Amino acid sequence: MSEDSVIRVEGLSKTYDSGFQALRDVNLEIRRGEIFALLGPNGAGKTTLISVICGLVNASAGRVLVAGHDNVHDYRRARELIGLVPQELTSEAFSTVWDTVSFSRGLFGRPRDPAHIERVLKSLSLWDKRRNRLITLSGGMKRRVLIAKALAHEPQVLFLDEPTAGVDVELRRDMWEVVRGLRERGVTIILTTHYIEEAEEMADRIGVIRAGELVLVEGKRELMRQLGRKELTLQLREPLDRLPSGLNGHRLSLAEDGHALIYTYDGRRDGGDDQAGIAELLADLDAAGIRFKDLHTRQSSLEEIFVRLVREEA
Ligand SMILES: Nc1ncnc2c1ncn2[C@@H]1O[C@H](COP(=O)(O)OP(=O)(O)OP(=O)(O)O)[C@@H](O)[C@H]1O
Repeated sequence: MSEDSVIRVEGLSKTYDSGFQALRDVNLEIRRGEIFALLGPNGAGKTTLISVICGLVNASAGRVLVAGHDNVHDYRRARELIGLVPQELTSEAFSTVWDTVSFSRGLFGRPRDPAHIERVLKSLSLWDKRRNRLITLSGGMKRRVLIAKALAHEPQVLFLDEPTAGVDVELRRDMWEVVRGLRERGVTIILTTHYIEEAEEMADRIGVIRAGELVLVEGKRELMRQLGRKELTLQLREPLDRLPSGLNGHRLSLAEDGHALIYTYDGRRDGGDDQAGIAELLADLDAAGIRFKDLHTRQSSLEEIFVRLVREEA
């Protein structure tokens, strides 16, 4: 296990009692201090994977090491290094924020430490609410309580299962701030999400899971650079009926009823800037007498990359 890795998943498979295989030979290493986003369509196996890592579901094959501790043979040690933020609060509606969070710490056999609970509540802007009963809190505050509970026993790694499922845009951005703040304080974060935007915004690395297989693990920037395509759009002065034959050698298409030309190029070429290709294209346009009034480029979003990836793998 390399020094900067905090979780190591080796050859993990899971077949449920129903006979359904939810994970197939998953290998993964999570680095200390990173935000890792696990992306995948519904039913891909995201929750199963984090449940196995957290020791809530038994693996059928393979093993998980948490800071070197096997999560089956050395369960207690492995489990206390992990905090898990589930999707919803289950019970405790009538407990106060303070009691709920303090109780979670006790569950891990950690000695009382009011100063730590205070720090956690303050870092999540819950301090003013500490005497409130959970039932009186807004949805956003309840999500913060879930995080506070998971941090009460001072874990090194925090798993967030769909942290922003079903919340409004404002609250989502708010949660992202909270998660970034945690990372700054040295907590390693693993989150599962349906929202590509969330991974694009937050993650250092991204894992894509599809039908129980981890089909890709890559740094976010790398992923976008390698798989991203760029598009150059030229707004034409005069519309065209069809592409002039002199331009056939370029990856061009007509758009906006002939008012725009779109040139697509590969993010990989020339470090992402296809200078030579663009220069040639502009020269050929000039030769064909095509004038344009505006041009702009855009890079494919992680969402486009993801959709393509899941489709290509299918
Ligand atoms: N206890 C179980 N018994 C049998 N099958 C299960 C069980 N739990 C999950 N599954 C199946 O395993 C597959 C993966 O489920 P999982 O919840 O891990 O997916 P997910 O990627 O988290 O999906 P979602 O994004 O919808 O939460 C699904 O097909 C699900 O129906």
